[in-house]
Amino acid sequence: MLNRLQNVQDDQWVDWVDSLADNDYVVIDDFLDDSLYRAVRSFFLKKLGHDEFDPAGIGALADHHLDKSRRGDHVYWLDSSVDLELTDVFVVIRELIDKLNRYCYLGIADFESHLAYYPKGTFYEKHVDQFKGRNNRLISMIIYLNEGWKPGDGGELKLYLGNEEKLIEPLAKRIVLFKSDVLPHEVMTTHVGRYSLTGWLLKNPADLGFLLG
Ligand SMILES: O=C(O)CCC(=O)C(=O)O
Ligand SMILES: [Fe+2]
Repeated sequence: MLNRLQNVQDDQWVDWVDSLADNDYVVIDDFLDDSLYRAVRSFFLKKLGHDEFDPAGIGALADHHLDKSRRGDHVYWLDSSVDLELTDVFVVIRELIDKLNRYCYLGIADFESHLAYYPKGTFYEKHVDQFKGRNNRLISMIIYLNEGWKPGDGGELKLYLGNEEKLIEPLAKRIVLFKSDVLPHEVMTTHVGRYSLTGWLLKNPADLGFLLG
């Protein structure tokens, strides 16, 4: 198989997993190699061009509603049996899951994912990724697709780590993983269109995540 994770040594995985366990998050640069990155980005732009994104919602089940004052992104839910152009990306996500299960004993069973587009001027206010009454999400993962991002473009991910706040730049090919249940975070206002693939690694098989936001 043709992805760069194949060349990652066990020591490196142990470092990443330790960092996730100890700090509640880890940032890995160049997680996607160039060809995978190009594939995801062009798929993204095609779906956006065909108007296949919907405004994202807030909350689970009956609580699900749209609220542009809280989050302004548009999403396209991915389905590995439909979005075959992204098969190599799903393979990489499954490899990541295998490693986390092996080195972190996390017991991840499945994942759900979507593409997210934040138009210029939008944000996602501070929140945690587990909804009340639904705790299937173990780890949140975001892969950024923002070519040429530079300071001043905005759209950083802000993590609230106890008394400290950490700003993460949404750089192309970078992945951020964090514990879904403990880490409040927000997306700062973006001053350019902002592109990402967001996923949640799940304790139990995926169910209706696409309905739940
Ligand atoms: O795109 C990001 O950096 C974070 C997105 C997020 O928090 C979410 O979709 O729940
Ligand atoms: Fe989130």
